[in-house]
Amino acid sequence: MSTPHATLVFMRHGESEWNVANKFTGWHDVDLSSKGIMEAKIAGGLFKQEGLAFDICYTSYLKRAIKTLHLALEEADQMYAPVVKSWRLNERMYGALTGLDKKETVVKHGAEQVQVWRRSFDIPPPPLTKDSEYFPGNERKYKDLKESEVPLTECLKDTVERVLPFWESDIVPALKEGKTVLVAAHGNSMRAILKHLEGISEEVIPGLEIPTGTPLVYKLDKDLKPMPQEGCFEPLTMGRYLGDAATVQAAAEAVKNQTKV
Ligand SMILES: O=C(O)[C@@H](CO)OP(=O)(O)O
Repeated sequence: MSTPHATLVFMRHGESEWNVANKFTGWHDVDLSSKGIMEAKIAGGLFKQEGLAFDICYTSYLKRAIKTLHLALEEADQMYAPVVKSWRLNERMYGALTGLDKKETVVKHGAEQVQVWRRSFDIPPPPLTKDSEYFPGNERKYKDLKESEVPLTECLKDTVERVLPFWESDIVPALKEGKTVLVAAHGNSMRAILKHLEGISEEVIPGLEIPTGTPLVYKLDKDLKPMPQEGCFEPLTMGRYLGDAATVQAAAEAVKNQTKV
């Protein structure tokens, strides 16, 4: 097999306080839980074990991803690695569902409706109103965004349209240079990039659940096409999670079951 041109590693943030509370989170800026801190450190240990040395890292404007990145880099003794932050890597905006308990929302609206809001490709949840405590438009960290760029709600299709310009402008050029790149992001912003990278269809993407704090490694050829690797989990066919396979699978299953009543 030919040698990879570049290495791309994704890492969803470690468990957050609202993952523990089982609330829809989106752009709300919650901290890591103590388990999330541990997951981030374990991810850093896996980087070391795997011999991954990062040339550049990308993360969102949300502290659960930023802290996960810092903790993992600290554990891997790579805190010198340059970090670029972009709001475009933020989690999908969850609209009026932000702050609601996932199971209570199922009881109120039914499992089918909530699954559509959570995982359909092109049907967004109801929008936030600008007077909501969760409206991000008044937060200083988004002051450079145009009004039209501050979402009131997003489906995965909207997230793809917001994430891909950053993928093309920043991440792709680094990969073309053959760099080893780390992207510390969120379940749905990762889903947006992975859909594009692996060419996953709109029908299949709802079945992709991403465990917290678990590195996912891609080897790319010169055309930035993912190269086949052993040990991929369906529906991913090219990306390989680091760590114990049974633990990774159980963690992905737990994300799926967050709305089971
Ligand atoms: O609440 C959220 O923002 C996301 C990720 O935690 O949840 P879900 O997996 O339900 O899309």
